[in-house]
Amino acid sequence: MNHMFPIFIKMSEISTLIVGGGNVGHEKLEAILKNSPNAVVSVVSIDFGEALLDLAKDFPNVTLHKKAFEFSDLDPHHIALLATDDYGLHVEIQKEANKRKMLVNVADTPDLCDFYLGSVVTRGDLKIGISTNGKSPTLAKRMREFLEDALPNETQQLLDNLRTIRDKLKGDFAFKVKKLNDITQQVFDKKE
Ligand SMILES: C[C@@]1(CC(=O)O)c2cc3[nH]c(cc4nc(cc5[nH]c(cc(n2)[C@H]1CCC(=O)O)[C@@](C)(CC(=O)O)[C@@H]5CCC(=O)O)C(CC(=O)O)=C4CCC(=O)O)c(CCC(=O)O)c3CC(=O)O
Ligand SMILES: NC(=O)C1=CN([C@@H]2O[C@H](COP(=O)(O)OP(=O)(O)OC[C@H]3O[C@@H](n4cnc5c(N)ncnc54)[C@H](O)[C@@H]3O)[C@@H](O)[C@H]2O)C=CC1
Repeated sequence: MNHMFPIFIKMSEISTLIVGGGNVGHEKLEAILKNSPNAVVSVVSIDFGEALLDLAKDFPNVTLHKKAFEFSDLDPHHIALLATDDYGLHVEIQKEANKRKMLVNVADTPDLCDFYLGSVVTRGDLKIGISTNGKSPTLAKRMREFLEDALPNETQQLLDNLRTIRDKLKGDFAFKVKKLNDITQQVFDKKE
């Protein structure tokens, strides 16, 4: 069984640190910005790869610090993603960050991670996060592709309509719950 608890984070409300600006640092930054273009992210790295430089230049909320990592770099941040090529450094940073009660993701080292990234299916306001408990990221990717194909194109319209109905419904909470359940039941019945 997968014991992880998925939450959806407002990345503009917290501050994120990425250590290492090579290929993996780029992949992590891309995954964050694809979902949360408003994310507040600092990247600390001795060197930056072209891909990361190219991506970061369009995001004023992403700041790059060209330097070797020091513990004080953790100070302003809530979560950290470690993506250097130095495993020993990752172990040290992870320990210090956990002392500070920060949550950490360590590239290539699931045992040191407090959280994993997942595959993400998005249709407008609908977002589905997928985890395989670290067993097979490739299956997570395939599940994403499968669900992307399977989701109806009208998903956003359905959500907009339901929001309008939700705002207009009068009555107590129990009545609204029943009404919204009835309406959505009809939508899904029609599909069968
Ligand atoms: C534990 C976790 C921690 C974390 O990274 O947060 C982790 C760990 C590792 N990934 C590895 C490899 C690959 N990762 C991918 C892809 C993705 N990996 C992602 C998440 C996660 N990867 C977390 C678990 C998620 C879950 O529970 O399923 C996704 C979902 C999200 C994202 O990264 O944005 C994204 C798909 C996004 C999408 O397309 O939808 C591919 C496939 C590809 O790129 O085509 C490969 C190569 C093939 C293979 O190995 O499967 C390795 C071995 C490295 C090595 O061998 O050296 C480790 C380390 C290990 O397992 O020890
Ligand atoms: N590239 C990939 O797709 C994969 C990489 N990995 C592993 O992930 C790790 C990172 O890989 P890449 O991103 O490709 O490496 P990379 O060499 O492209 O990037 C590492 C980055 O870390 C920075 N760095 C190193 N020491 C630092 C320090 N003390 N302070 C600040 N920055 C520092 C470097 O300047 C560099 O930008 C490696 O251990 C690699 O074996 C694993 C699977 C796939």
